[in-house]
Amino acid sequence: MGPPPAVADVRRAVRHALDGLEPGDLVLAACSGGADSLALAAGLGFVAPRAGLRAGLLTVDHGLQEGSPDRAADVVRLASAFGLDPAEALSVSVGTSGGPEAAAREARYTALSEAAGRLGAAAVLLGHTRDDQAETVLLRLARGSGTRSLAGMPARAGLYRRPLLELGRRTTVAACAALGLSPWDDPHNLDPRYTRVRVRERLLPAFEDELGPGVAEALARTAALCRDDADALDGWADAVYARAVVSDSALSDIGAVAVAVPEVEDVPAAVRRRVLRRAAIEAGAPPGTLAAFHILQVDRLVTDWRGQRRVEVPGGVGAVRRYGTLIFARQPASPVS
Ligand SMILES: Nc1ncnc2c1ncn2[C@@H]1O[C@H](COP(=O)(O)OP(=O)(O)OP(=O)(O)O)[C@@H](O)[C@H]1O
Repeated sequence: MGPPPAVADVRRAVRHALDGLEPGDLVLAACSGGADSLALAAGLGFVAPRAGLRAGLLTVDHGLQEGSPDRAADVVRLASAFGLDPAEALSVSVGTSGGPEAAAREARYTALSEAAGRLGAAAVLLGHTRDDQAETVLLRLARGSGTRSLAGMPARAGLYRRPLLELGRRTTVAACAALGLSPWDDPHNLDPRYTRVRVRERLLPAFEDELGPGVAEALARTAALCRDDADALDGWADAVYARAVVSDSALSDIGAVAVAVPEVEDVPAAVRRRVLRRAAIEAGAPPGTLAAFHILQVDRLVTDWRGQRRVEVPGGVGAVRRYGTLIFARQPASPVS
């Protein structure tokens, strides 16, 4: 008799996510103790030795909740039951910048990346599911995002992989139950002060009630379609960027980027905005805070610049139109002759 269907689904997804790794490589599961990452860790423990890989586990103790060190210790203990070694609990101190959720996430990713580097890991697996993806897409839709952002979380990005992105949370819960595991219920996951909790607990169920089941799958499909579109447009924008950026040592010495307007004014808006976004980032605008509406404003300096010559974007970067050139710089740029 084979394993229960949910356990088989998780194992299959993990096996697929390990494609491309070399025999003997170390793979780490990032595990909070919740159902998603617990099912993931159990799946990795089963699959890795059969794929000739070494596997371990990392759990982060944010120190924000009572009993969190005990929970981290429990997760580490479970790791050995799954055959995961090394298994480490990482304690982090969480700042406050950008709000508690964002600060905890940043501290967590820093700690995971540092530990992965120290242990020589080839990949770190995260337990995001299709439901997380649907919540992300809905949140971003409500903010007016473009296709890249609506593409949601990627299945792979650098060191990180998300094997469960095509499985529903129901599957991870069922897999834990079938394996006799008791996942930890993060009290934050029910706290309606968090936007994501309201999306999960109120909005998505209301969508399903009104529009029928399958909304989470549909949103995840939209994300996948947007990813393909965004990849194609990014490739096009790379080629335009290479032509449009003016090389000028005086500008590059101060970290400024100049874009030749004639090279971008006649390309499709979706491509042009990508070029402008990249120029703003190269000049120092932080990608995470650079929103679609900032780029729309900058775009007006290309398409319709009468009246306005300067637009501010995050990171103290300004875009200034000077005749046929658009200059992105932290300081007000000096005129180009
Ligand atoms: N305390 C933790 N220790 C280790 N890994 C964690 C921890 N918390 C979350 N993770 C990893 O991150 C995944 C996503 O968790 P969660 O949805 O709570 O985080 P998030 O803040 O939404 O993450 P992201 O910033 O990646 O969207 C988990 O499945 C797990 O792999």
